[in-house]
Amino acid sequence: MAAQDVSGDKARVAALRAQLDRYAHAYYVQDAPEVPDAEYDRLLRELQALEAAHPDWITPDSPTQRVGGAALAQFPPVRHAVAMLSIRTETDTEATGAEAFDARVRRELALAEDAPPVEYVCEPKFDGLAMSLRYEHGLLVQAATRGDGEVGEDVTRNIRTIRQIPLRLPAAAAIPVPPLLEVRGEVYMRRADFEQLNERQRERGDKTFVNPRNAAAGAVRQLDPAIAARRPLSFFAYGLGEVTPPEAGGPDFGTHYALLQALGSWGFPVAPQVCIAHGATDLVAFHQRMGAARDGLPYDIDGVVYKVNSLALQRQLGFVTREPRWAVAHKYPAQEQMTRVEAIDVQVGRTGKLTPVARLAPVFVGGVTVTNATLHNLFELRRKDVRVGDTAIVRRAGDVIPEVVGIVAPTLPAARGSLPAEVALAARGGPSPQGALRRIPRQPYVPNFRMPRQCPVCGSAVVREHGEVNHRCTGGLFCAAQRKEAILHFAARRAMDIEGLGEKLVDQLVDAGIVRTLPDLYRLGLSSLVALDRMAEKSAQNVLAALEKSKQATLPRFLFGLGARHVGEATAKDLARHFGSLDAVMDASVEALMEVNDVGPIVARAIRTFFDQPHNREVVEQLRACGVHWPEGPPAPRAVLPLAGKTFVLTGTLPTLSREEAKELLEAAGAKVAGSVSRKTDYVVAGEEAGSKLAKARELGVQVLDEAGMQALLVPPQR
Ligand SMILES: NC(=O)c1ccc[n+]([C@@H]2O[C@H](COP(=O)([O-])OP(=O)(O)OC[C@H]3O[C@@H](n4cnc5c(N)ncnc54)[C@H](O)[C@@H]3O)[C@@H](O)[C@H]2O)c1
Ligand SMILES: [Zn+2]
Repeated sequence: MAAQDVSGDKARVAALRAQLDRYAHAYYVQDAPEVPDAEYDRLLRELQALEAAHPDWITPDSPTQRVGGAALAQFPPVRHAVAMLSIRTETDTEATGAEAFDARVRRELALAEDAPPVEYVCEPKFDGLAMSLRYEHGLLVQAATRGDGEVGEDVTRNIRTIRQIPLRLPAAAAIPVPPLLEVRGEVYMRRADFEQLNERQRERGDKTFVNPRNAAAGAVRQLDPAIAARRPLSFFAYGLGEVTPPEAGGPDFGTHYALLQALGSWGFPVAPQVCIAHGATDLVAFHQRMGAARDGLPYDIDGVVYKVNSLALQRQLGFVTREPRWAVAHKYPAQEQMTRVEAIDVQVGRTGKLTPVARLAPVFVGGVTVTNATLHNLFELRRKDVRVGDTAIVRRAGDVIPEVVGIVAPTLPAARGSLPAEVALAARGGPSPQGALRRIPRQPYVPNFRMPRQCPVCGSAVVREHGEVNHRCTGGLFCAAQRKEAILHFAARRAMDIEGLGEKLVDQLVDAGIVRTLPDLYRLGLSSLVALDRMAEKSAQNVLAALEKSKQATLPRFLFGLGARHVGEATAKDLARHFGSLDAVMDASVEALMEVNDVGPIVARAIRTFFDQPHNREVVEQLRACGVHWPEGPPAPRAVLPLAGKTFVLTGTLPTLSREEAKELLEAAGAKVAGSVSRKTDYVVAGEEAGSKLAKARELGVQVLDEAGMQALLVPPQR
């Protein structure tokens, strides 16, 4: 080997170790991975290969020799009586992974060629974090994380909040519970719970979690058990730690399978997929079966685990540094990968929500090739600081649409001889001491993405309501993206009640381009309906009859059917009663709308915006032209508010009411409350320590009231 190569390799080993240490710290200690597992595994394999070529370079602190990460000082340390190890990983997706393992086991057990197949137990490999639960005389006394395998963290208080973990084991079980029992298993978060948690975080504008494993690890290491309790966690048991030995009256299981069954009988959840396999062929079949089931499972698995079933054979096989020889994890394609963000577009959903979507360089993730991933909303995009040209981490798990969960922060130095990183380093003042990794500081956020003001599909105005994170298209009646939803809503039983116009028919009509907007429904002819797939003449006639019948509508049903945001059945009724006619509703100002029962500023503005869209109004006109009609009436008589048209100014401290309460009372009585006194002011309400406003009122001759005087005015005039 040339001297140069050796020194280059040595430098690469050092660089890899530094990088892996940093990633492991972020992953195990901070519960905030910087890169996808696939990337970590790739670098680890590179290091393993280099160390295999130069065994004398291996140090005990190399990432290849260690398990997990350091324990956090915030939790009391727990020394494991039986170390918590890792599992050797096979990444081959073909049969080779299982065959290599089986061959190794047979070789190490020195089995003859014609010896019968080895018996294994197959289990899913849950993607959560390992937990050791210690029971003394049937009571849970301690729960500990794996930590570095030797010393973990005492997280008992948090683990007690997990409902699936028994706090007390049955006293009279068929297999008696040994006086000392350590159960090992995986704490994880179900996908639905994870999605819900992230949805909640998103709505609040809080940081979301990268994946369920991460959310679970974060919850377990919460310092506040109350917060941990709100993060729904689950548990699967898969093994034992320290146990009362058979000599001292403890159980003698014989096989791993029997052990799992005992755990199940004591009340621990055990994976329902667990099964016994004979030889490599069975292992391959299990791998395939679980692979096919993977997307449909309610939780993430990143592979399967094969374990030699006989505990005597397990003892014979023993351990290498960080993993047992009798078990192997056989992985599936990763659910997170890195790829480049080529562009950021906007998609309009069925209900009008605008979603920023990252267009990606094609990447194989979660078993499929992904080219688009959601960024959810503008605020999440900004929080994750995703920009065109970035390397993004994309996650695709189960049926959930692929999403960008974060970006990979640029680090230095990237790889041996990678010029751009070195150039960047030089530009910032040369390499850091010891060649340690440093982050390239990002330019402050320059919004290179903006939400469009007009819907990219229909051109209607885009709005975001106060307190909302989502932007929406307001052209609900016209927008092609919202067509199906608009028609279904219009036809719904509580709206126009058009029987027979269900999801399937709407799909057909819209997909064939026969119906684009609501009025097209009333232009349908028998021939176009009958031409549709699986549409008999009789049912076509029924649909036409239902459409004809729906023309005789009521104003509340029609208003509700238009599907303006926030206009539910009750609001539609209130609007109809208050205004009497559709035109009066369509032309009402925000203020006028707010006079309607239960209509606040957000609802009023949404209605106003909806009818401000020329396309929406056109659709309404066309519907009327098609013969849709309803009885109209005069507007309801306005309730006489005692202070309608009067302007008040509040000053000083009132004896019983706060400023805010007084304002509310006055407004409810129809008054306006202004901030400063002018000639237009009708009354000034003055309390203790009233200052310049009171003086101004006196100067202008405005009537001044105390709180009692104001209260008297709130009572409606007697008739
Ligand atoms: N993204 C990153 O930056 C980063 C950093 C470090 C590690 N990692 C990832 O962590 C993993 C390696 O960590 P590891 O050493 O914890 O190994 P591992 O998670 O791959 O395997 C060992 C663990 O598997 C779990 N397990 C799940 N189901 C099991 C079952 N049925 N039987 C027994 N054990 C079961 C246990 O918790 C056990 O501790 C890799 O996937 C790696 O990519 C990622
Ligand atoms: Zn639109």
